[in-house]
Amino acid sequence: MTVTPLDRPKARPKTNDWRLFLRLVPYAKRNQNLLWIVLALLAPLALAGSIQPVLVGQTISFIRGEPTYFFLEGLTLSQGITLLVGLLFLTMVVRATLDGIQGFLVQKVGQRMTMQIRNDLFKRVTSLSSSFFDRTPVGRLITRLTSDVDALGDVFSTGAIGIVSDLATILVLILVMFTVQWELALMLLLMLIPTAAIVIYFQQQFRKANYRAREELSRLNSNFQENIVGINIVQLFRRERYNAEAFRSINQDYITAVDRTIFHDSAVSATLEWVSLVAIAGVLWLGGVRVLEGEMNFGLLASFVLFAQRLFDPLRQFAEKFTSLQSGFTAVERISDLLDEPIDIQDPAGIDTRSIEPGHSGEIRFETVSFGYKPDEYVLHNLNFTIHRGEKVAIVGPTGAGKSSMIRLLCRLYEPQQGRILIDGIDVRDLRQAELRQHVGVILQDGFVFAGDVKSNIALGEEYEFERIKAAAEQTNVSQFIEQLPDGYNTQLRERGTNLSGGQKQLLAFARVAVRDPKIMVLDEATANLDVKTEAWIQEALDRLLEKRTAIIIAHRLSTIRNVDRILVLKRGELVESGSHEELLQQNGLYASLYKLQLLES
Ligand SMILES: Nc1ncnc2c1ncn2[C@@H]1O[C@H](COP(=O)(O)OP(=O)(O)OP(=O)(O)O)[C@@H](O)[C@H]1O
Repeated sequence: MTVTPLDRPKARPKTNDWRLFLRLVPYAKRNQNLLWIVLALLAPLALAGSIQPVLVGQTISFIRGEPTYFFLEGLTLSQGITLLVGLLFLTMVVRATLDGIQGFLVQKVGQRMTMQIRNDLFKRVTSLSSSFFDRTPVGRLITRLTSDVDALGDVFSTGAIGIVSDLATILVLILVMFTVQWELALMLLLMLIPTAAIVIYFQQQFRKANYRAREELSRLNSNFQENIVGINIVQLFRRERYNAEAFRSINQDYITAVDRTIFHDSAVSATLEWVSLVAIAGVLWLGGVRVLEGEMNFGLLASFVLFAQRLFDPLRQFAEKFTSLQSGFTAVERISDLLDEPIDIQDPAGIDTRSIEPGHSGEIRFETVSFGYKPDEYVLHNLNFTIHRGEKVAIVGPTGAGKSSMIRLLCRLYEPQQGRILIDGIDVRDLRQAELRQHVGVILQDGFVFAGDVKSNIALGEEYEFERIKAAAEQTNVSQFIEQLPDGYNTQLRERGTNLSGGQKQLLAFARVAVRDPKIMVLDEATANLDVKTEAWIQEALDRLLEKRTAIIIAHRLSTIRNVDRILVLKRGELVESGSHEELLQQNGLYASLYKLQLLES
């Protein structure tokens, strides 16, 4: 089995954290105006915060008659205290105001960036090839588009900028401290370094645990999603208890993983709490000695007690933001996996692009085509045939013979490992996918319906006039059915078309293809869900619709394909017979035996 990044459940990749954050640079650039304002506010904020301990220290010194700054000289006690308290109040107002503005802007940038990332992810995911979806559970993708992106949003709203601001605060505090008293400043700095190292260690441990927890969350979502989609089978086969047990076990794994993250998170907070107490004790001890020696005054000591508290405060806040920052790293990592997922099936580069000429239409040629969903397990072997312009060809064969796989190759949902497929002499790989799919109209056995009204389900995003949509429905004999719906073409359909029957969904698919007027039409068991009368009714419309087009019809009921020009018989991925109904009956091979069996049944 090929292991894709999204399958990787255990080992955390060794991507460098900062390299990961480079992924965000383009998004940051798009919001750079707001970000600049946020950054510009950092310095005044940090400065206002660092001045406060100095002002408190000066107040104490002033009261005690110790030496103070020049601007306090010659003032009376009440004048000096009023001035100092006034200044303190000013710094508080500045801090509170700037803090509020910064917080608001940071949230705003965070929300914008997450929105842009979510949009890009959606675009990427919908461009990935069918084989990616074969191997990726939907729940995993949903987790990435929702909770991973949200975790990333939290980084911006609570974490990232806050951490830059914490670092700025620490830096300014250190500078101010050194200008006031270098010895105590040096002691605090020496305590800060090992503490930071411990925080970083726990951070890394947390990160590993968090990656694991998010993988478990993906598993949980996948399991839940599978149960909801398959709810009918779950209930009909009484699998509720069995599935609940499986869910319980995954849920338990998830909680165990989350517990591990909580442990590392708490370890950081506890360490910092402890270190900050030790720091204050250290200041009191060294500062106390200096005061006793008469080398320092009380005002300075008071300033440093506050400095010690303030210095570890940003680190403690860092620890609080730590959880969201680390989840953010994990989220960027998981989102990057998805953004880096290669798009297997791409449009040709500009100069290689070719176009099907208008008017000229509909020849299909398979040249030595071999294909397997997994590289070494072929489901189609060396297919060679040509379907001429305007020809109607049926493909028959036992279940699992590879009929639908041929269609998927023709539409380039997958690519063959060997050989090539040509439409009007052009390799499908040289056509833009949009053009290819405009020329090839496919009707599948189960028509998928989106939430929305009937007409938008026929137009599917194209801007067709209502008259054209109506004409397409009439052309395919499905207008009667639509007009019987409560609101006709405006009837709201629910997600996955739960308020329509299987056959009714299929009817919509006919109109959906007819409105696009494709040169080639492919019907893959398209009428299998219809009753005999409706089928005959649709068949009549189809005969008209297919008149000037090339058509490939896959059908198990051989009675429905008697009028085709040619029948290709597929067996275990190989083309074993080819000819008209009569010719194949004469050959007395696989087709003849299938036909006789069905005759016997009816
Ligand atoms: N997405 C997939 N991934 C892996 N194997 C697949 C996938 N789809 C189909 N197969 C395998 O490819 C083979 C051919 O499948 P295909 O759907 O083309 O058969 P078919 O002739 O259309 O069958 P049916 O008549 O039942 O619709 C089968 O053996 C099937 O197990």
